[in-house]
Amino acid sequence: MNTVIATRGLTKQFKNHTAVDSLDLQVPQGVVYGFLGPNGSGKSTTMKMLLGLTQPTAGEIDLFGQRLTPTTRAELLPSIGSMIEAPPGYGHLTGWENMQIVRSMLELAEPQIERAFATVRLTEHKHKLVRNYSLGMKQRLGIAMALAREPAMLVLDEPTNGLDPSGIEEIRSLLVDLAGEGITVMVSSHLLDEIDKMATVLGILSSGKMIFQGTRDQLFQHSIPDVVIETPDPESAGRLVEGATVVPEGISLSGLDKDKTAGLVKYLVDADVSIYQVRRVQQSLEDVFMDLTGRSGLL
Ligand SMILES: Nc1ncnc2c1ncn2[C@@H]1O[C@H](COP(=O)(O)OP(=O)(O)OP(=O)(O)O)[C@@H](O)[C@H]1O
Repeated sequence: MNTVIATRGLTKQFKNHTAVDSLDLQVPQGVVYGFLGPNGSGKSTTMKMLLGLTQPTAGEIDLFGQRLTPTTRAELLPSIGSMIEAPPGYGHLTGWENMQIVRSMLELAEPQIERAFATVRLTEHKHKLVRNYSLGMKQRLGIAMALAREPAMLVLDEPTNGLDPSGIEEIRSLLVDLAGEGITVMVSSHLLDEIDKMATVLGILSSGKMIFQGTRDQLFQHSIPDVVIETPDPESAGRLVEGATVVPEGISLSGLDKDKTAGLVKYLVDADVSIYQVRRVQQSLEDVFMDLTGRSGLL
């Protein structure tokens, strides 16, 4: 699979604060890449560097296999459509009038505009004033503006922010469809749930550092499912085992590998604790994140 965005040691320093810290991003072609991290973790700053809107303090950016430099930017950046921060668009103009501004700035043809409206399912609302659009429609207009030039890649900063569940679902299915057509979509969010349902590849930022990058399955491989030991007297078993959580059917422990589990079972049997059953509990993605971030509940 080709890599559309590759960075090495990408860093942005604001005075003595490192907002983005030695990032090695790998965004494969034709996927939805979910760029996840809490507010302030450096997602917007990273995206701005990828789009040439902010100069990196250090590091390199390759777009479509070519180094982004002052010389190559005019050639590379038109292949990326973007929406960073609030959706664009003048409220006192209609969607169509807003798109005409984009059309003339980028010297696009009218059919490209019509296709972009159709893709985001705004054709029937294109003659409404943007100030009368719902937030979801404004976001979709922003995506249409980014799509009008028919880019190979879309970079969208929190496009589902503030939307209700049906608005989120609309954007989600739109982005998944676009990736199905071969457009690479990099989308940021601070909400795990929103990203999980649309992204094939995840990049997770915490305090400017990438703490995980890969597929959902690879993320699950990072986790060790909790062990539940069923016993008739959970309270007594809980007192014997440091770090155990007492649950109705027994005790539960996190992060125990096979050997530690075997050792614990032996210890409990030697201590005359009756064991009815030992089982692993499938973790949710939320639990895996908690493990990854040291249970600090970052997301
Ligand atoms: N122009 C700037 N000058 C100084 N500090 C900045 C500037 N832009 C961003 N920062 C700081 O860099 C850090 C990362 O901010 P950034 O906006 O990239 O995070 P984010 O993950 O996109 O969060 P959010 O979702 O809240 O936008 C924050 O601590 C922010 O305060």
